[in-house]
Amino acid sequence: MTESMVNLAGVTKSYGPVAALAGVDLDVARGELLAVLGPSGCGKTTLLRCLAGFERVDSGVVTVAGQRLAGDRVHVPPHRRRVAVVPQDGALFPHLSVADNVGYGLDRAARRGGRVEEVLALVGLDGYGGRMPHQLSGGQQQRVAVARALAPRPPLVLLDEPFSALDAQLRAELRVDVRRALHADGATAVLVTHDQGEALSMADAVAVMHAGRIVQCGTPAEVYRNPADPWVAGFVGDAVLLPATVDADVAVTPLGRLPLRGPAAGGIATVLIRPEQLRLAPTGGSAATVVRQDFHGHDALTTLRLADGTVLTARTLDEGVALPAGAQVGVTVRGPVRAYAEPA
Ligand SMILES: Nc1ncnc2c1ncn2[C@@H]1O[C@H](COP(=O)(O)OP(=O)(O)OP(=O)(O)O)[C@@H](O)[C@H]1O
Repeated sequence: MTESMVNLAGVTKSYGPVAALAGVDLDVARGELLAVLGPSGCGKTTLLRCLAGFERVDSGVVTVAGQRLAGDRVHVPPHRRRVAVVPQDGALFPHLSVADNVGYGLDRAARRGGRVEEVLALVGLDGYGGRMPHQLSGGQQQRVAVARALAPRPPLVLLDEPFSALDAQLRAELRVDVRRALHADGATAVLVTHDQGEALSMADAVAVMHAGRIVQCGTPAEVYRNPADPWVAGFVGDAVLLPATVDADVAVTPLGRLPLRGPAAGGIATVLIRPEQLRLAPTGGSAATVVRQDFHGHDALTTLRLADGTVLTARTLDEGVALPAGAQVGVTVRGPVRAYAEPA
């Protein structure tokens, strides 16, 4: 069994009438990068602040590396938690060099032992120690912030939307490099983000948060392929949700009889199809009319209307064939679909 490094049990935190955390249970294994993913206002920042110690929890227990940090009248203050935070804007000390920023939390022995150079190399900034923060790009500053967080080998690193100020290409580059640096150093980390792509591509595990609760926690593939409910399905990716009737291991839908992924209760249900599961061909399958096609470079999203009026979106690789509005196509579904029983 994997060893738990971070554990939250029944954590609540309210601001007046607003329950920002409405009973959060969460486990992060040693060496794991967990992303907390959720829409604006769901409580991500509050969760992070409770882990860092900037907020007191109302109830529940926070344990990191076997030490109770919060709960049952315990509140270990932030500076005694050894929990490192990488903020959105890096927040480097402007008057200190890169090396001094990174070495800030280290004792003299660790500095002399080459830890500063080691973590700078991990984040791809070998040889940058003598620069001042203003001589770095935004992306490099964030790399330094990650190196500074890693330097004292804290039991937990918190990353608060660390790439939100960067442009798309830089963000993609930093995701890969920061993930690699965290893993190479064996760090346990919690990344807070509202960006689905960021969570799915970077994290070992994704905790999806909604209205102060963790509604699903699993690997990126589990959360994407097998979302706990239609809301999660729509939040972690594009979702085609269709009405259906479940009959044994088949869902009867406007796109015909589709095999189910996993067991589902019989009766009225909603089925989830990912847009990339839909295949378009000149003929065959269910007849549909093209409403619109949005070109995205490597792929295209095609909005379709079925004969019964159902509207759905297919994601297709760009094969150089544009489908004009009004074109007739046949739609088939590749692979099994997930069904959610309608609440009685
Ligand atoms: N200091 C505060 N005082 C009052 N209400 C607060 C305070 N901090 C957060 N809240 C409320 O608690 C809820 C959760 O806020 P939180 O900032 O944790 O969400 P979030 O998921 O981080 O959102 P975002 O992605 O927009 O930063 C929101 O309804 C917010 O308005």
